[in-house]
Amino acid sequence: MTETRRPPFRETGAQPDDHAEQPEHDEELRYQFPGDKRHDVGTSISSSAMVRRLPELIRRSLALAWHADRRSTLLLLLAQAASGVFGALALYATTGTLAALLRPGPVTGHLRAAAPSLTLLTVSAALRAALGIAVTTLSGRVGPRVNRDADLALIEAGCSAELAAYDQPAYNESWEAADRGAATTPDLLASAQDVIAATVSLAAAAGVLTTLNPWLLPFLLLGSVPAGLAAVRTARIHYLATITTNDERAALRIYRWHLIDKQRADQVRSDQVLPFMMRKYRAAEARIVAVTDRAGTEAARVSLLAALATGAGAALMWGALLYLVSTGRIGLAAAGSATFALRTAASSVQGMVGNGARLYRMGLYLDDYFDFLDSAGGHRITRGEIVPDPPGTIEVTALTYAYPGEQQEAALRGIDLTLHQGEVVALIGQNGSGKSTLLKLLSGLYLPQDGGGQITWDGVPIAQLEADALFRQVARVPQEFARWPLPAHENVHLGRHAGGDPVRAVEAAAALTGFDEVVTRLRSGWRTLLAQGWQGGAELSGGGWQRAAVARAFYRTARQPGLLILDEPTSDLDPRAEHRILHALRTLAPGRITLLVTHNLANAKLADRVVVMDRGRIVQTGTWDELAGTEGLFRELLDLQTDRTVPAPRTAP
Ligand SMILES: Nc1ncnc2c1ncn2[C@@H]1O[C@H](COP(=O)(O)OP(=O)(O)OP(=O)(O)O)[C@@H](O)[C@H]1O
Repeated sequence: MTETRRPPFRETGAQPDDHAEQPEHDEELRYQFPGDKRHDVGTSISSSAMVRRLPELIRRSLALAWHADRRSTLLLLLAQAASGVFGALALYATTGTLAALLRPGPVTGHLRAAAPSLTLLTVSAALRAALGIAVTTLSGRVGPRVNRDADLALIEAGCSAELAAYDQPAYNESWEAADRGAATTPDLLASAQDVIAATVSLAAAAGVLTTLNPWLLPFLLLGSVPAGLAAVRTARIHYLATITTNDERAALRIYRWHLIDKQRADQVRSDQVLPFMMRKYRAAEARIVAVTDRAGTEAARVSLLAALATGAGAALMWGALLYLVSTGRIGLAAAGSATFALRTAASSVQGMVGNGARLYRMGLYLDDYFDFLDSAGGHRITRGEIVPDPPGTIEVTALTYAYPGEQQEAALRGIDLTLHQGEVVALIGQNGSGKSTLLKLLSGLYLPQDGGGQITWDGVPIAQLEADALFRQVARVPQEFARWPLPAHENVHLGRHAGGDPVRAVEAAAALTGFDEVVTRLRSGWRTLLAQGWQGGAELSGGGWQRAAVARAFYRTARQPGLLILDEPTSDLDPRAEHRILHALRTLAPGRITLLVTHNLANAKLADRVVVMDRGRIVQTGTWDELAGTEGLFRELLDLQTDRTVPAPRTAP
């Protein structure tokens, strides 16, 4: 029987095969998180919700501004209030001026009578203009400071989340939303100010209208209701469009980053990946454009209806004014003033409603921001308060750890292991066998999951240790270490000083790894900026960076970290550098627990004990010699590493 084989994969965007039990299209970047709360928020946007929320949002915006720059915020509020007062005075002066000009009698007498009102009008207008400049200048001071504070608070909150949060799609999504919220804070303040200014101006206009004829007041509503409803409706349309395209916009950012980031720039070129990635980029962009176009059309339709309704309201208003004048219920001068007041009121209402809706919409993002700050996206590190000493014994019991996601099998399964101070333990295993995951758990970066066994440091469960104090006891060289865009010496000490002479301490750590030799070749020695592409910056070789990373961990041991963890610390090093580091590692071993992950099995010889892992389990433990002399995975891997016999070349035909 011949079997029709399906292609193993197909291009993104292709339709699923009808015969397939599961969709066969490639998976794409998606935040899958249950219960999309933002969609509910979007659909609950309404005029009454907006009116209820505005005072709270204005209070929050002013609180942010107050926190960022008290003096400027106070001056800003005073300038705005004074501007409103002068606006009201100008309106009253307009009424006085018109009344004086339109009364019967000779024109020269009119002008004389109008002079005080005209003077008040001119002075008020001039002061208002000056205050407008002050408001702009002060906003220019406060806005960026608010943004800076929001940014710093967000970074702090992000860094205080558990590492495991990064494995959760919902966390990444809430970070994106909070980031957007932080970016809106300066606009939020501007909108809050505009709402305040429009309210003050509206109050002035309403005051003038009341003194002229109270029957004119209801006409204010005619201009505002349709515009208000439309503004809320469009806020809802745009918010829903934004959250619908969250995934695509996140994907665009990630594609963009991969395409322009220096780390991959060589591969983007040599692998000629640009056209392929651009197709994906354009497909995601097209989906965003389609949604935003639809939203734009719908919003335009709503705005058009509102404009028609507002026009009809305006016609009604002017008709009513004509009626009041023609029936003698209001004088000509008062009608002229009412026209000014109504125009001022109409633009104030529009400003209030438009900015109110904008503020409300931004407030939704601000909620995301504050939610994130409150709980670091629901993952704030909250552990015990016990401050650990360097651990004498670390005990791992029945440890099982599964990363989130249905497709993953548990990374660790039933691990039992005891580590003693002074011991060097090598972890060996094939790719994906769980070595790095175990190291992250041992160093407290991940915590054991509920029902997933436990890790204790001298009998204390690791979750009960105070997080900062725990991390102070750990010096690590991770598999993928950071290449900080900082001067060489800062790349080693990272702002933590070991006491004594900091330069000597950095140099001592560097001497253990050979990083000192790398530094002597740099133009400005220890002060050289390790960031190629920036002025004066230098780039290190892969091995140069790895020596820096190991020096960083060794430097931390000068402050006595009780746990030294090295995850493939010599993978980029030449034999001389590797030898030097392994030698140093042994000299640093007394007084601490040292764990070394390596794929070079010869390196494991320096360990007191070798632990072999396979698919999340420990399958062998013993000294190097014991394991090398026993049938098993270690021996098999050792044989493969030493076997360099190759198949005989094909003979020429
Ligand atoms: N952050 C993560 N989220 C989800 N799965 C992960 C994550 N990190 C690792 N895994 C998965 O957990 C398993 C163990 O990975 P781990 O990195 O611990 O293996 P390893 O033994 O260190 O591998 P290698 O020798 O390749 O470095 C693998 O199946 C891997 O795909």
